[in-house]
Parts: sequence; C-alpha cells; structure tokens
Amino acid sequence: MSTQIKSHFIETEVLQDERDSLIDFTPQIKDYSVSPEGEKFPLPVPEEYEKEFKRIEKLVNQARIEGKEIVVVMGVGFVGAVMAAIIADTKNENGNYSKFVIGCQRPSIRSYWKIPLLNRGQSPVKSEDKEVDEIIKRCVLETKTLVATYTNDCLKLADVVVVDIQCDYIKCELGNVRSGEADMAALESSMKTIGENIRPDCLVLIETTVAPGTTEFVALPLLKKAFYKRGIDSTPLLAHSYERVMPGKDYVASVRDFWRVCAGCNNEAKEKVEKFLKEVINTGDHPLTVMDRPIESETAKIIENSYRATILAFLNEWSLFSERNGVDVIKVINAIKMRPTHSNIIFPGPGIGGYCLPKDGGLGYWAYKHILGFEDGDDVFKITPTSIDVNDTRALHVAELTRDALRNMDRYIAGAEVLICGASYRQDVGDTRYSGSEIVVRKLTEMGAEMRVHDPYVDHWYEMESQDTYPASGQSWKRFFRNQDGLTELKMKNEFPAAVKGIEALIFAVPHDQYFTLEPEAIVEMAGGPIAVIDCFGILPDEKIRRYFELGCEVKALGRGHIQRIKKEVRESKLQKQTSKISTVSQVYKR
Ligand SMILES: NC(=O)C1=CN([C@@H]2O[C@H](COP(=O)(O)OP(=O)(O)OC[C@H]3O[C@@H](n4cnc5c(N)ncnc54)[C@H](O)[C@@H]3O)[C@@H](O)[C@H]2O)C=CC1
Ligand SMILES: CC(=O)N[C@@H]1[C@@H](OP(=O)(O)OP(=O)(O)OC[C@H]2O[C@@H](n3ccc(=O)[nH]c3=O)[C@H](O)[C@@H]2O)O[C@H](C(=O)O)[C@@H](O)[C@@H]1O
Repeated sequence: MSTQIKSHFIETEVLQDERDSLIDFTPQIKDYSVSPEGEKFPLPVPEEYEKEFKRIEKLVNQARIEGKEIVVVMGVGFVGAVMAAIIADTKNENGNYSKFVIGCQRPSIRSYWKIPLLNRGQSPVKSEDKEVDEIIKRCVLETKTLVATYTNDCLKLADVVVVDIQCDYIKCELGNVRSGEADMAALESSMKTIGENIRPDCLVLIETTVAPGTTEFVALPLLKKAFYKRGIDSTPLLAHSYERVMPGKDYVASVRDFWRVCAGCNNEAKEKVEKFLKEVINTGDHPLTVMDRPIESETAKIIENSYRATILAFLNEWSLFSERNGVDVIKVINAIKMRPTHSNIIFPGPGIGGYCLPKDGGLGYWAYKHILGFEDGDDVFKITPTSIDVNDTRALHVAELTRDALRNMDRYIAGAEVLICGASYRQDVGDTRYSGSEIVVRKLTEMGAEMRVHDPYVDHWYEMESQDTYPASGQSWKRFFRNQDGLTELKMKNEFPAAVKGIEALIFAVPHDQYFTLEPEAIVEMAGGPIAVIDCFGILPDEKIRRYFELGCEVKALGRGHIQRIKKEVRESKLQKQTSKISTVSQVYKR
C-alpha cells in the first residue's frame, strides 16, 4: 500500500491545500473541487487510490509495449498543463509518438478539478492561444499520450519526472519585498514524495522557479535521504531547466519553439536532461544552453525576470515625471525603441503582476541569505528588491488618477460606481495572480468606490471571492487595506453594456484586444452620460482621448502628460464654437 494511502488509514490526513490553508480531511466527509465554470468534482477518497493506480499502470504497460518513454509532470497549472501536452505531442525521428505523459496533480480543493477536465481533453487554463485547447484535446482523446491523475504512485512508473509545481514567495508588507520569505513547503514535500517513489535511474527535472541553490542544496539532499532509506546507493539524477512560457497568444510556441537553459547535478543527469529537452523542445531552431551547475540555471531565471521587472520599475518614475510635465511617455518609449540597443524598453501598466515577476527577485534575495548563507544582502541588493517594491505599489497611483478625474467632474470617489476593465495580470490570458487591477480595486474600495469588474478571460476573481482563504488564509492583499470585506461579492460582469450602465468612471487596466475597439460615443451612451476615463496601458489613441473630452468626459492616463494639451485644445475649440455661435446670433438680432 502506498505511503499516501497508508497515511490515510493510520491517521486523519491533513491535506495541505494549495497555499497552505490546512484542512482536516476525514474520509467520510465529501469535499469538492469546483472548476472556474462551476462544475463540482468530489475529491478522491482513499478507497479509490488503488484502483486509480491500476488504471494508470495499465496505460503505462501498453505505452511501454509501444516503446514510449514514461514522463510524469508534477503540477498541471499554467505551466504544467501545457508542458505536459507538449511532451505528449512529441514524435521521434520515425514520426511516432514517443512519450506517454501522466499529469500528476495534487487532489487539493483548489486544483483537483484540473484532473477530470484534462482527462476529458479540456485545458484547465484559458488562453488566447487556440493551440492550447487543440494540443490537449489531441493528446488526451486522439493520440492518447496524455492522462492526468492524483496518485503519486504514478511516480513509480516514471522514466522522467518534470516538476512544475509552485514555489511561492510570501510577502509580509506591501512595498517591502525584503521582509518576505520563500515558501519551500510544497516543493520540499514534493521532492520527498518523488524520492520515496521513483526508480533509481529516473531523471528528475525541476522546472519550477526556485530560490537559487534549491536544486543542489535542498532538493538533492531530500532525494538522497529518501534513496538511502530505500537502500538505494546510487545518486539521484536531478536537473534544472527553467520555464520561459508566456501564457497568451503564443502560449504553446513560447514553450516548444523557444530557447531553453538547463543543467544537471552530475554528468549523467546533464546528459539525460539534454537528451530529453532536445526531443521535446524545438532546439534545432532554438539552441539549448547547457550550464555547468543547476545554480546557474536557477540564477539565470531569477536574473531574467528581475531584469524585466527592473526595466518596468525604472519606467515608473519616468511615467510619473511625464504625467506632470506634458510628456507622453508612450510616444517617448516608441521613439527610443527605434534604436536596436533599446528594443526591449517597455511601458509599465497599472502593476507588474503575474505569479513570477513580483516573486522571482525576492527568491534570489532570500536565497542569498537563507540557502547560500550570506548576511550582507541589503548591501549587495539595491535594485532587485526595490524594483519589486516599486512595481507592487504602482497601481496605487491609478486610484489617485481616478479620484482626481472624478474631482475634475465635480464628483467624489466615495459612492461612485467604477468599472475596471481587466482583472487578469496581462492581456489575452485568464490569470489574476498578483494583478495590478487587484491593488486598484482594493485601494478604490478603501476610498469608498463601488467597484465593478469585466474581463473576457476571467470567470472568477478568486483573489476577491475567496479573499479569506486565497491565495491562502492570511495571505490576501486585503490585509493591506481597510473596508475590504464586501469584495467577496465582486462578481465578474460578463455582459459589457450591463457592466458600463450607470458608471461614473471606467478604468482600462488590461490591454485585452476587445478594449481597443470600444468607441467613446458608445461608452458614453452605455454609461448614460459623460464619465471619467482612466487609461492604464496606452489603450486610447489621441483621437479617442480628444473625443472623450468633446463628449464631456474627463480623461487621465498613466504616463501620458500630453493629455492636458488635448483637453485644452478641446476646451478652446468649444469656446470658439460658442463665441462664433453668440456672434452669429447677435448678427441676426442686429439685422
Ligand atoms: N505561470 C507562468 O507564466 C510561469 C510560471 N513559471 C514557474 O512555474 C512554476 C509553476 O507555475 P504555475 O504553473 O503558474 O503555477 P500553478 O499554481 O498554476 O500550478 C502549480 C500546480 O502544481 C500543483 N501542485 C502543488 N504542489 C503539488 C504536489 N506536491 N504534487 C502535485 N501537484 C502539486 C498545484 O495544485 C497547481 O495546480 C512556478 O515556479 C512559476 O514561477 C515559470 C514561467 C512562467
Ligand atoms: C523575462 C521574461 O520576459 N519573462 C516572462 C514573464 O512573463 P509574464 O507571464 O510574467 O508576462 P510579462 O509580459 O512579463 O508581464 C508581467 C507583468 O508586467 C506587465 N507588463 C508587461 C509588459 C509591458 O510592456 N508592460 C507591462 O506592464 C504585465 O502587464 C504583467 O502585469 O515571466 C514568465 C514567468 O517566469 O512567469 C516568463 O516565463 C516569461 O518568459
């Protein structure tokens, strides 16, 4: 009987949910995992594990007969679900499918639903990239090279284990990443389970973004300890290769047709990970970089994301400068980008969110002390943590702009109906983790606004609906603001016209395609009159800004100081029209 089931029968199992909110899981009480579409799936009970393992084992035996390599992907989230499908879609030089992939997802209340969805050939992640749905459906229902399960016993069958679970960085203050810490629990427990179950010759490939040093100084010792307890004297084969996936329009291609970095803890692991990635990723067009040590691969990831976060934080100060000095920083950025050496200068939206950019620099700063043993982190790291602090608090300024725009219309933020367009952390994907929009909504709510939200990619804003337990109890950003309890009732508005009806302010927060097509006349008509419009991402071209002013609206935008000139031009032309109208009328009366 597997360790997992054993622990069930010996004692009431305390199942760690996603983000460490402990639940007391006793067999007779049915718990459900609910998908974003609202479908309820009862969590598996101990009696089901053995039967589930036999189901998987039978599929694996058949796959082995067909000469397929057995790959287990731990965690079928935004990374694992797509990575599993891409591996399952791999063909060998003869054009035959060469991998059988088992997506092994922990049966937590928050995420268990991903397993039945995957086994139906449905993607657990929503994205603009149609290939995500296609590749998952094809591999589950047609090639039958992809299956999902909840039993860790599948690890016993693996030739390769790819670890795509999360490693959180828990912040204790908004705007001070240095006081946070890495949450290693999920990863450490997963490595322990892997060590207890895998065959000695199984390659373990960590793709998770980890605190540098984790692979060699945390994961490898855990695997070695588990091997020792099992009487295995060979060295575990452990490697690291970080994910560069960009969920959005090119989701699949950003994994399969993209450059990769990797490293092995020893030579055999290095050879195995190189061979595996060359089979699965298109390394012919996107050469693989093999580093000497995993800490170099881990550090490359942290630097890469910290670099991007720093560019965005750097532009925050010039965005504020521009607003106050008549500069359109977006036009300035586009001018600078013309020179190739500056092609990746980018405009910061209302917050630099997503699961990674807000976290990864913190993992590096934390690891320097808590894994690698240095005490001078605050002397060494001047930029990386500060960039995250700037990015984490940029959205507060959007609340100020909304307040000021309403004030210019002789209205107050308190009691105002405000619609935010976009809850996701970036365009074209339904992922609300650490979205700038969340800070905007929380700050405006604190100031008394009545918030509404629309996002074509998001069904549930769990950060609001489940704020007392999401991302874990006590870890919601609500703790940094007052007046937040009502946000559990903030539901996604699916119909845009209904979302706009009667509002006093509209915030364009996320550059989803459909927001670019909205016409000022239509917005003002749907709203029932002139409103305050706040553009967080350069979504409004100058002619639309002008039109909103002509319709009596107030417009403010992040980084766009030239708006004052447009406002002045519209006011002057209105004055001119009025003056000429008066003079025309007086002409008539004179005759
Ligand atoms: N989301 C993104 O765009 C990118 C994420 N990454 C990194 O990839 C890693 C995963 O990120 P996401 O996929 O976004 O996270 P996620 O939260 O969407 O997925 C993680 C999944 O692992 C599952 N899980 C946790 N512990 C488990 C265990 N012991 N056994 C089985 N399943 C377990 C969770 O239930 C969840 O479904 C993170 O380190 C992240 O920094 C890297 C590049 C891009
Ligand atoms: C160095 C790098 O580009 N890393 C990528 C990054 O992708 P991620 O999904 O976080 O998207 P992103 O485009 O960086 O956006 C992050 C945040 O930054 C904001 N953002 C992005 C681009 C921009 O011009 N302006 C801006 O404000 C987004 O709105 C979002 O809130 O982080 C991913 C990750 O590690 O999760 C990683 O896989 C991706 O390759």
